[in-house]
This record gives sequence, C-alpha cells and structure tokens, in this order.
Amino acid sequence: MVTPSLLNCDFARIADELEALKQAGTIAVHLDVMDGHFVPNLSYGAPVIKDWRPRTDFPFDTHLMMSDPGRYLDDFIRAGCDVIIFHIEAVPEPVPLLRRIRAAGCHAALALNPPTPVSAIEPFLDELDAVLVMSVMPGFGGQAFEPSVLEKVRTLRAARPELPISIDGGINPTTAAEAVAAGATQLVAGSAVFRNDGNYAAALAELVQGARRGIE
Ligand SMILES: O=C(CO)[C@@H](O)[C@H](O)COP(=O)(O)O
Repeated sequence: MVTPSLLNCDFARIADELEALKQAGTIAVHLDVMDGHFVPNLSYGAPVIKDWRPRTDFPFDTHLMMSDPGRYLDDFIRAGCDVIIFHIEAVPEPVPLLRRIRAAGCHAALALNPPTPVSAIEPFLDELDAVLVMSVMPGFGGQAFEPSVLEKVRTLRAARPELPISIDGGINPTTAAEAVAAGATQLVAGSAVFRNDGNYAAALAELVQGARRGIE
C-alpha cells in the first residue's frame, strides 16, 4: 500500500487535496507532526488534524516526531487519529504509551531513525500493530533514500512475518521496489506523490508498479 505523506501538499487547499487523493485511489494518509525539538522543523498539531477530520474518511496514520508524545497523546486521539506512531529514540520505555494508544482503540506503532538498530524495538514487538522504518532522518521531505535501512526491514520481516512494516523517506518507484523486496508492506511517499504535474493517479500508479517489481 502507498500512503501519501501530506507534508508536501498544498495545505491552503487541504480539502481539495484530500479529494484529489481519494479520486487517485488513496486509502489512507500519513500525517507528519513535528515539534521543532525532536526534529529541526515544525509542521502542525492536533487542532489542525481535528479540523481535517470531518473533511475525509481516510484513516489518519499520524507520525509524531516529538520529544514528548505522551504529553499530547490524548489530543491526537480526540482529534481522530487512527494509527499513532512515535519514536523509540524519544521514548525508550514505550510500553505504557503503546498501551494507552491501543486502549483508546487506535493502532500503535513505533518508528526508528536510520541509525537506530532493530534491537531497540525488539522487546516491544508484541505490543505493536506496525513498525515505521525511517529511510531518511525525519524532519523534511525530499531527501534521498538511505539504502542501509533495508537490512533492518529484512531483519524485522524475518522476526515477524505478519507484522506490517512501513518505510518512510525518499520513496520513489525504484526505492519502492527495493523496500517491498526487503519486506515492507506500506510505502509512505511525499514528494513522489505531490510532484509538479499534480497527477496523483499517475504518481501512485508508478509507485505501485515499482512495488510490484519488488515482489516479482
Ligand atoms: O516523515 C517524513 C519526513 O520527516 C516523511 O513522511 C516525508 O514527508 C516523506 O517525504 P519524501 O521523502 O517522500 O519526499
């Protein structure tokens, strides 16, 4: 599955963008929440997501790039997020937060940055609905894919054949093929979707074609 990251969309036209993604066949969107502390950039928070919620029925996969996700967790739950992802580098003892997310009826996932080994999340795999493997250092769209993370995807896939594995950063048709071949099940893509021609259906089709090459 390809999940567009909204970071590169036109936020002034969010309702149109969401509708265009729907027409193009998208089934979920990835929301990048940045606190200017865990990552060197700011984006948007729960009040903005709350306003988007009635505009779409897309599941909101919400990636909290925050130093203290627990402080704002209830706001994101109330805003209507469906999947809540936070970073193991920010919360080294993640079980209480993972359980709060699941108790609220959301799916819980952990993200890991390119330098972080799989061993950092291994003890918590049974508490997770998914893992998000970052293939760039988080904070900005449009960066180059870091191929060394593919080994982590392979390790996770071998450890948990059924676990959904997302990969995020620098995804294009070529890296989509590599990621899927390694065992990724969800491709988060920003600039490869929100490209200049505005043809989201074509962009998604190219990514899906790339992903298919990875399983052939
Ligand atoms: O989490 C992030 C960036 O921190 C990503 O979701 C990016 O927004 C993906 O953008 P591209 O690398 O696909 O342009």
